Amino acid sequence: MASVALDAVSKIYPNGYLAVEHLDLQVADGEFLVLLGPSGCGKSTVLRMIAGLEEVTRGTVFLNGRPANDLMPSQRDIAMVFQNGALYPHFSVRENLAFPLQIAKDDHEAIRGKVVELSRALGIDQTLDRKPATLSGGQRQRVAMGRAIIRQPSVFLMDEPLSSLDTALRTELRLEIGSMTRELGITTLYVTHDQVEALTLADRIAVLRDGVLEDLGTPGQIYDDPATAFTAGFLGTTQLNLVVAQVQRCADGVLLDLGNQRLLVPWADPRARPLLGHFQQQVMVGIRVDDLVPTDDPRPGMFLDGRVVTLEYQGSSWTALVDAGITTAEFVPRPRPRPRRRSGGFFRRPTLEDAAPAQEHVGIHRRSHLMARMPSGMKWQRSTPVRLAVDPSRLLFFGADGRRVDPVIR
Ligand SMILES: Nc1ncnc2c1ncn2[C@@H]1O[C@H](COP(=O)(O)OP(=O)(O)OP(=O)(O)O)[C@@H](O)[C@H]1O
Repeated sequence: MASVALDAVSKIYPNGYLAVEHLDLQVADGEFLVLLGPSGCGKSTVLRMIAGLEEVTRGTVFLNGRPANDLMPSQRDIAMVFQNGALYPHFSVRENLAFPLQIAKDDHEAIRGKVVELSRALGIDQTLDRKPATLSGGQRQRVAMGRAIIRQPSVFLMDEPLSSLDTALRTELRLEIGSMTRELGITTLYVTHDQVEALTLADRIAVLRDGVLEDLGTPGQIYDDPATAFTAGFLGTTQLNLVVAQVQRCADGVLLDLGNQRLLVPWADPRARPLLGHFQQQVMVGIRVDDLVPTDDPRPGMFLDGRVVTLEYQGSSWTALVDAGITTAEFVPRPRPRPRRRSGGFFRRPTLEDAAPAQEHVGIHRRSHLMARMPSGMKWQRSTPVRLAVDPSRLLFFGADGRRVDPVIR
């Protein structure tokens, strides 16, 4: 068994920066969990605390059910691969791969056998006698991964291992990482800010934002049923339209009043009742770009009218910015704690109480444009009036705090 658990883990760096806040996370034996989030959200900090490279300020890291905060990195049976997997430059590939086993004082013949077997699995068996400087970036990263897993660690931590590679190599190595870790059944935590890597590799994805766990679920749950507006926006290949609406009601269902236009969520939609809990309040409505396409449908409440402002050719379709005269929503980041000074002028060791209270997603409003998908076969021009179909069952509804108004099932 090789499980990892974080119980209310926080990290405050000595300068007072709260990088991770009260994080609860359980990674099951053999699971592949991806930590996903924008740059600076604390992903690497989480990984480094699990590896024992960074002290835990508060809370407990458990490895195989045992508290591990006080264990040295070497006592944790964990292997880690970084963005630029560092190799010993004066060692050959063979010596680099063999090194962890030599340290563990494995039998000489067994080491030879394992090195050859693993190098074949990683497609680097032709490079065994070369020095790292003569390898391509992809080959070097394969050697780094091989060196990390040759000891068969119980936990494998990967920190953006593909980010320095070109697109073709990333795809190739991503597929190999997926099949290799699953074949070996190694519990893996993988850090990335690339949603494609997260969706393709993960058993489950943990979305981090400003050091706080924003969402946790399978790739399908995170993509189709995001718990927050931030997750919905981060996971879309194109920007998510977020519009501000006031909740009203009529005989047919809940009316979403966008100012100059209205959308209808019929009573038959299970989200109509939870929406009504926000009666006469503002909610944010998430509309994916691919769900906003031209239509002739005249049914009221099922479309938005606007005018094309800008067009971008995408090959199979156009992406258009459409001015529908409605208000879109954006988020401002949470306020971050500042380092504080003591009267003596030294930094004092900060505590969680020093951190400013986390302010939930604050919506700021601006008048802006909707992004829509237009079929490439038609002639679109700037200023063309356009009617965009809106399927209410495809809409996502978020309260002012950015959380879904309807229950999210995980
Ligand atoms: N030693 C440190 N002292 C102070 N602040 C730090 C330290 N290390 C990291 N930070 C800050 O903590 C925050 C989280 O950093 P971390 O490296 O964990 O983020 P990340 O999500 O992995 O980002 P990236 O994807 O850019 O690597 C960042 O704002 C970073 O500047």
